[in-house]
Amino acid sequence: MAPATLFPPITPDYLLSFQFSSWYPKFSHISIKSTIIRPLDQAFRDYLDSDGVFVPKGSGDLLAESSLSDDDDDDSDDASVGQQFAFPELDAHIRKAIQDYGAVFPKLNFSSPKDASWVLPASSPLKCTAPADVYLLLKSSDFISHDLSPDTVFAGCDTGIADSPTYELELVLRKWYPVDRSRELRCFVREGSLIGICQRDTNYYDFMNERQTRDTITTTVQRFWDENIKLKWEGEQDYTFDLLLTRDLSRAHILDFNPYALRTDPLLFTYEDLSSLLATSQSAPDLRIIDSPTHPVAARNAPAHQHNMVPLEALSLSNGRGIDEFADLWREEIKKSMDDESKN
Ligand SMILES: Nc1ncnc2c1ncn2[C@@H]1O[C@H](COP(=O)(O)OP(=O)(O)OP(=O)(O)O)[C@@H](O)[C@H]1O
Repeated sequence: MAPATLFPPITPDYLLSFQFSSWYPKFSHISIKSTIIRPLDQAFRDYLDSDGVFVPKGSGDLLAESSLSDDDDDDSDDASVGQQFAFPELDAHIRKAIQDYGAVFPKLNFSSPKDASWVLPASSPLKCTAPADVYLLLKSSDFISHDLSPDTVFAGCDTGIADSPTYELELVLRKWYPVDRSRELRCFVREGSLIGICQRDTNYYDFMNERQTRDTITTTVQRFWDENIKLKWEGEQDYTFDLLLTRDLSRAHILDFNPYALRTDPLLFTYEDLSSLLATSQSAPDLRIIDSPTHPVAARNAPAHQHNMVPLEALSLSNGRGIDEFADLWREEIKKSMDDESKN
């Protein structure tokens, strides 16, 4: 048999099979409860595309703790203000999801604003309890800009994107959980075989390095994939998926699917490693765990995304402050600009 190429052919249809609304309906029973809002108005895209970080009128309090109420907001006359955005319908959808789930974790078709997790308190990353929190995260994130246009979504496709399928932006609101990152895994499937599993977080965890834990993880993931994913995944047989294991490591929930493509971080593997694993066709998937606190990846990445990705625009405000103090200031600045606008 000819050796597999590093990547399968990447086409627009292939990429679209990984957008949230493509896979979630089939796997919702073994994933996190989520609401998909689609279609979205062009104005919402314009808002995300617009410069600066501000929240739409009427979207409520940042972290539900500022003194600015929706009523105060609505009293203002926006005619004199330059570009104003207000999404009362979308706000209502978001409030409903927050009511149903307690709090939400936002995403677009593919990407979450995880690079902006610093704007909300570190104790509950990406936890939104008001529409304004959702908007603030999306506006403070660089990662989500990938999802805004078909040009970036389909960039790097092997086939031309001239006749690519319609791409429609979606907002996904997932029930927020205090996810224990030590139990998150990324798994790799190539040509219909589960070939690799690795820790998703890049910190060292003692318990993950016990022999028995490692065996349990491999067995659980293999069984979970066999029983719940292998025959149900209808797209091409090259994909990656992210799992969150239960506390006792005996079961799992699906967090996400991603393309088997350069844009998906292979974390503790390289795509060359994965190709070699496929070529040697082992009976069990290879499991990679950070095996020491001085592992080069653990040392390089601590803490991953959490508190080290601040946009330049925000950096000018930071002036050497601690990140929590700085995030408070950032929210305060945005609130102030909302106050100023409502006075205009
Ligand atoms: N419902 C949730 N509640 C709280 N935290 C979550 C939730 N879903 C995901 N997370 C956390 O956010 C991180 C990023 O989530 P997710 O995989 O959905 O984002 P992504 O942008 O698709 O990431 P990647 O680009 O690495 O695939 C996860 O690793 C997890 O720690």
